[in-house]
Amino acid sequence: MTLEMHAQRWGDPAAAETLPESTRALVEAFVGTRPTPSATDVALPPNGLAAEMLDPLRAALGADAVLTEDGVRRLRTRGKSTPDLLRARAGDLADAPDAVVRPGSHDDVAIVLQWAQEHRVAVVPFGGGTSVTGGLAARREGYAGLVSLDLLRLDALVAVDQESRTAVLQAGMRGPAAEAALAAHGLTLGHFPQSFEFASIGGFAATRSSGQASAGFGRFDDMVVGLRVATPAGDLVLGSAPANAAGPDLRELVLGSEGAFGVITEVTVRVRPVATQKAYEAWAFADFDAGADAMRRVIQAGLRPTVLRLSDEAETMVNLASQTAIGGEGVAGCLLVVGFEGADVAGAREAVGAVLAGAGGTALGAERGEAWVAGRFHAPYLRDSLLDVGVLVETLETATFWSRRREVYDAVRSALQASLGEKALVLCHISHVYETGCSLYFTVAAPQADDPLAQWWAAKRAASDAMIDAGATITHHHAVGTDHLPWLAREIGPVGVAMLRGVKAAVDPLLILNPGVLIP
Ligand SMILES: Cc1cc2nc3c(=O)[nH]c(=O)nc-3n(C[C@H](O)[C@H](O)[C@H](O)COP(=O)(O)OP(=O)(O)OC[C@H]3O[C@@H](n4cnc5c(N)ncnc54)[C@H](O)[C@@H]3O)c2cc1C
Repeated sequence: MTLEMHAQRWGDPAAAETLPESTRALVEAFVGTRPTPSATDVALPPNGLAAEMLDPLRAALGADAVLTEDGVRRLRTRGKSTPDLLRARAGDLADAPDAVVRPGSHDDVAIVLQWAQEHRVAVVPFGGGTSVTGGLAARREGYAGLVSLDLLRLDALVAVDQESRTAVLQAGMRGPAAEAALAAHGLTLGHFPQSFEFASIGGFAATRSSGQASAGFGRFDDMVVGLRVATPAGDLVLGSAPANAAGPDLRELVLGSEGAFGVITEVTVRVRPVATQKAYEAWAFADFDAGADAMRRVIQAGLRPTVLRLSDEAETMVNLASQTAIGGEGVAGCLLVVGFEGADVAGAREAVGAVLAGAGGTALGAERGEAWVAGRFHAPYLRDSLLDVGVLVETLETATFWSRRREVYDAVRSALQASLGEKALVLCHISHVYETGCSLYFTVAAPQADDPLAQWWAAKRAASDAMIDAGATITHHHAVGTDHLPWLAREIGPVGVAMLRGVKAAVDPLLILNPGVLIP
């Protein structure tokens, strides 16, 4: 059975924790704390869809596949951004779907889309529910109702082609289930975003996700070979060859389409043999510029360590302070974690190490690299513990070219600090690198104001304006959702907007899919 996340927090409800004492002391020193409990026993808005309207769906999919119980609707309300959590904690469930529909096949999905067109019902595809950009909070005005199209029953490994190194995965498979099924064939996908434990294969494709091992394995969109999609206008099956010149690559229109163009039901992915060797290590650099320059040199030398993750001075300070080794080893500056997986880890370490040392890095050994691996899925639980004590924590991200990295970093950092005030901690890391540039991923922690939502939106607006003004992207891997929509038109221009609207009109003429998400 699929593990359900806590309705008001991240992750496994059994793993919810209070703020660890060591972290509490640190937070007291920098930000301050005060109890901010969540609302309990919150009633949902009534289901607005008449029972007769759902009868045809029950008849076609089975009664178990159409659910209107409050408990299920609550778990399909919005995603897991900090604003989503703040609303859930405050008892605001206004975006709850009227019903949750669980198709068991591609054909079931097609039936739901036809039904939704006939009855003018908005449909929100739901993968793992880990969206951080409001991608699951579609607009419902103008519709007879809104259903969450929950893909959790589409959870099978459909086929493996060992010779071509591809596998076909159903869209609702969560990260761990997909890795376990592939491991039984000696294979791995190698996509490990921080949301890995709950996010789904279809969600990765629909948002163009990028995982922690992107330096070596690439982004999720790089791994996609083929797609099966149910659209309101009919089926779309793409990817009949590893590459082709048959016009523009329509797979690119589906990747990142956030449920607005169709429902992805199967994804064919590139896979690779499970690594026989793994090693993680850390390096220190004098400052963020020196560390970023070293990463650039590694990647431009054609080297591909599996993980490359550089924290700026502030994030390095917080990471080290939260471990037992506070200042113990005299590490100043910035911490770089490097991971290697494959058949010749020793050779890769030597080659990458030579570049890092040549760029002024100091090798720190394995301990901190391994500590990062051990704790890499833990931070989202800590966010909840911090929200419990009145600390606003949220992340945002962008990407730019190497030559503009410093300018974009300074602009976004200053915008966040100015908006959130002097007591706010603004941290940054680089963990996705390309020959031409990199992403910048910011985390903020600030004392919660009386209206933390308004406080965050003001900071988010300032940071987003700074990104676009500096010529960077509004998102490197979190996607557009509803939250980034105001900036998308500035990034892609009026012709880009017209192209998106044209595709939408072709595949979803009655605009039932995810209204208000992605399309300006
Ligand atoms: C704590 C945390 C850490 C995160 N870390 C990362 C990270 O390291 N890297 C990263 O890239 N992202 C990260 N994210 C963001 C999020 O996990 C990704 O966007 C992920 O790809 C979403 O997958 P999902 O299955 O949860 O999709 P959902 O949240 O269910 O949906 C996301 C969007 O895609 C649509 N959608 C979902 N499934 C389908 C489908 N089958 N067909 C069509 N549309 C669909 C939805 O309607 C929605 O608009 C993180 C989020 C959280 C909360």
